[in-house]
Amino acid sequence: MSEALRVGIAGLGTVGASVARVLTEKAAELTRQCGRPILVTAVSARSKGRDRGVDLSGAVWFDDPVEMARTADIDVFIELIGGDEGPARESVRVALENGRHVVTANKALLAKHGLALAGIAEEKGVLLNYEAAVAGGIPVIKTMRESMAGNTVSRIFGILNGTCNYILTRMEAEGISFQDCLADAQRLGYAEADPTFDIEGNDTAHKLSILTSLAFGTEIAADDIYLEGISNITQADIRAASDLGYRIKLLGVALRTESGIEQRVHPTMVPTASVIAQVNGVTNAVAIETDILGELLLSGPGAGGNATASAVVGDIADIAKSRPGFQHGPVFGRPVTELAPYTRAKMRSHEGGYFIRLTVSDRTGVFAAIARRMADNEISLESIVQHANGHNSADQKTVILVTHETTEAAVRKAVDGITSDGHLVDKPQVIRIERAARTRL
Ligand SMILES: NC(=O)C1=CN([C@@H]2O[C@H](COP(=O)(O)OP(=O)(O)OC[C@H]3O[C@@H](n4cnc5c(N)ncnc54)[C@H](O)[C@@H]3O)[C@@H](O)[C@H]2O)C=CC1
Ligand SMILES: N[C@@H](CC=O)C(=O)O
Ligand code: NA
Repeated sequence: MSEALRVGIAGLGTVGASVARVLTEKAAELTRQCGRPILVTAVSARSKGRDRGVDLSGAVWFDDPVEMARTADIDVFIELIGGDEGPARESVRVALENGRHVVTANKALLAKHGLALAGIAEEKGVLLNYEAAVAGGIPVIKTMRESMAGNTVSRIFGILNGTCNYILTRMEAEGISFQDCLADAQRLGYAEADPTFDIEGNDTAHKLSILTSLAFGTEIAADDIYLEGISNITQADIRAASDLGYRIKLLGVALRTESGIEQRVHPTMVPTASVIAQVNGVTNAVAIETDILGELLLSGPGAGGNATASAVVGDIADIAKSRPGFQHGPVFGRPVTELAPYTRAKMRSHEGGYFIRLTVSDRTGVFAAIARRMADNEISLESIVQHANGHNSADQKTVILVTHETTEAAVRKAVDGITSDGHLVDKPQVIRIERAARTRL
């Protein structure tokens, strides 16, 4: 039997404690699979005394994860603290600089500093594994990095945030309020430490930026993502979507266009009968379209302790199975120096269908004025409905428009025009539609 692989876990919260439990409970099975034991020899967290349902008394305790990364007797540093700066960033950097392999679930860190950290890992000849960082337990990183060589990706999209999908699913199925659903997602360990990262779409954007780099061989460009979260989605939107044969999902989408790569994160209406609409609760899904493989859909648990620990432990086991002298593959599928600069496609050129919900004064001529603004911008309408049961008070009405394929620029101009006409009594709601023809899955 070879020497044990010594690991140090920094962060013992939802994910870290689950990883420690799995490594302990599945020790015998992992030893058989890897040909050597995996031992937790060091740990670091904020609170030493907390009961985490696992005996960690054999591991050396560090108050400071950076100190652990620098001095602990470990082969692998496992970063499960979170955050794109502070101790997470510094401890990962120090671990790599000191020639230790790193496993992390931290997509915020990779989205911001992934290229620099990958550069250190590649220079030092160590692994930086991050399967848990995108779509939790779904093995999407390995699939893209190892099993799809030679494929040219045209589009990748998916449901990448368990918290948002859980909220939208329960709001629709049970009519529960946004805030109550979010509180449950936090209680279940799905949400980020700061849940605004979930509900405002940042977490999906972090994950999408990593997938985009793997898909198109480009540098990570998280700041270039068009971003809208779900915090302004109401029961009225969900009901209107349902009446029209759609379901609202927070999608991350990246595709190659003539002008560059389009990356966007926003609530999206997808046909109720489409496969992506059936992905409910904390489940995530990633759809990849390529020239050789065709269409691939991966779906599974996207957040929570066990689902995430499954991916982290898989990454650790890969390191345990690797042998000295084994040439480690590049972190983002090709060497950092070979990643192409990212060129951003203009969001205003985006083409698609749109759902527009307007709350207007109940006056003669408003309906006609709205229709005229649409026509002026050459937007062809699939439907325009004045909702009898949608009015907020006697002098207000709800008008719902569904467009045929048009451009983002045209819709923004039309909505700006309607706003300046002075008929709106509330902020207009605009939700993009991915129709069956554009969502073949
Ligand atoms: N919860 C989930 O479902 C998933 C989480 N992730 C990622 O995994 C990471 C950890 O997430 P959670 O376990 O949910 O977070 P958490 O908030 O439950 O745990 C964070 C841990 O880090 C420790 N910590 C914070 N600051 C520290 C410091 N200065 N020194 C030492 N320890 C410190 C805390 O004591 C705690 O044990 C984050 O990067 C998150 O984005 C990724 C996929 C899924
Ligand atoms: N907060 C994230 C956790 C996993 O990445 C989510 O809800 O998906
Ligand atoms: Na994953």
